[in-house]
Amino acid sequence: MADLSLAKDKIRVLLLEGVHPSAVKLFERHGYHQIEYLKTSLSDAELKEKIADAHIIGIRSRTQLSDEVLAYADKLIAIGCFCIGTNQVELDAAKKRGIVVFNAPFSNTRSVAELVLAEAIMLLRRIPHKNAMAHQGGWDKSATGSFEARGKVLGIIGYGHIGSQLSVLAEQLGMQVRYYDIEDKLPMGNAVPVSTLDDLLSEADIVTLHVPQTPQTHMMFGARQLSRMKPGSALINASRGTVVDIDALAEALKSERLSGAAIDVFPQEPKGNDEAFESPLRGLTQCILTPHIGGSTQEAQENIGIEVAGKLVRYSDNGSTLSAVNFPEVSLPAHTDARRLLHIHQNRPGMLNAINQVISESSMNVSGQYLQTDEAIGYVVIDVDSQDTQAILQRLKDIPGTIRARELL
Ligand SMILES: NC(=O)C1=CN([C@@H]2O[C@H](COP(=O)(O)OP(=O)(O)OC[C@H]3O[C@@H](n4cnc5c(N)ncnc54)[C@H](O)[C@@H]3O)[C@@H](O)[C@H]2O)C=CC1
Ligand SMILES: O=C(O)CCC(=O)C(=O)O
Repeated sequence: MADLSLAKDKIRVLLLEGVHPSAVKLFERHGYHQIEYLKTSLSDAELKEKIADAHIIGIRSRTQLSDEVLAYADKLIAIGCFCIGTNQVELDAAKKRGIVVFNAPFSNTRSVAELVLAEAIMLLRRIPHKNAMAHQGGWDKSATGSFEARGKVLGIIGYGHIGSQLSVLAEQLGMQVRYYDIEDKLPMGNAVPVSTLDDLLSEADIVTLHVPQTPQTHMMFGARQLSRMKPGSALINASRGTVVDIDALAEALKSERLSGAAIDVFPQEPKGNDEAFESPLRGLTQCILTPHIGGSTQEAQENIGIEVAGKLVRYSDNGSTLSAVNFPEVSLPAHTDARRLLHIHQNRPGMLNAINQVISESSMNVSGQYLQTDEAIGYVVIDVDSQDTQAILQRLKDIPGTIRARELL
């Protein structure tokens, strides 16, 4: 366990996968200048070496922060996922080590919804195939199998931020929206919830997936679900590559049961732009293949950079864990006239007593105390009026069950 009472100019920030420069600017504006910025993700070995020195790391969807990798992250206090999905991080392992994880839950929502709507229109008009033919010198000027979006049924699986945003856009185009979600969700506009996935599949002209990667969604869309789709309908997946059985989809496209597909995410994705992309879908011209760029627009990336870097800075400067995805949430006022001590511990009986015992035995006045717990950990923030906090911090660190204790400087 490496505990921290580091001055800001000693805090090292490692930013991977070409996160938007807006993140770098924000860190610098707040006095963080030890920033290593890399355009790509890293191999496991490189990641383990670099993460050992980092206090804060920023990643997108490629970097896998497993328990094994986090074991090297002795100094790490926070992880920023510059995206929506956080499945690439072992969240409980990070929590167990006292590492807070943040993401950007809706900065790229609109970008994904727009891409999916555009793909729905392209698929209804059979554009992928006509486009591929024209590139080969072919000329398929025929209306056969081409339809307007107006009046067609869009079936949305997962009616969260992206699904519901898409629902609004699709209705503006005159589509009829049906959705399936495991939770009760407020229907937007005239969208209609359906009670089973099969109901949705039997009605939809276009089916689109917007679920997170979870054990329940792993391969949730396979041969059986494909066989329940309307003949000639099309499938879009811009959620996660583990959700759809790609071999079964390739079969459904080859047999022409489906008229097309648009796939943005894959079970195996290249680590960088210089690695070859392999997939059974390659060469199937009725399938739009995109390299996981659903959220890759200038607007989304710039906003994500600002949002996630802002959360990391707030945590580092002030201790606030508001909107953390794996940690008890504490929103804290500024601590201009006080020293602030943070204590992260296993949630066992007697912890708060032990902390308060240490404080009460000191001569310090407490000007504020904040506590949040979940089933696994507790997070206590104590504002004190003393300049002499080092001995107290050491005693707090020594309390059995302490995961991390540090002072904000
Ligand atoms: N292709 C890309 O570049 C991007 C992909 N994504 C992916 O899209 C996913 C969805 O994003 P948001 O809409 O923001 O998430 P969200 O959390 O707002 O919505 C997800 C919805 O799926 C529902 N759901 C969960 N399990 C389900 C199941 N088994 N069956 C049906 N519904 C289920 C949830 O109840 C929730 O309503 C993200 O988790 C991420 O993996 C997000 C952004 C960009
Ligand atoms: O832009 C990225 O790197 C990943 C986008 C994504 O999949 C997400 O936001 O969950």
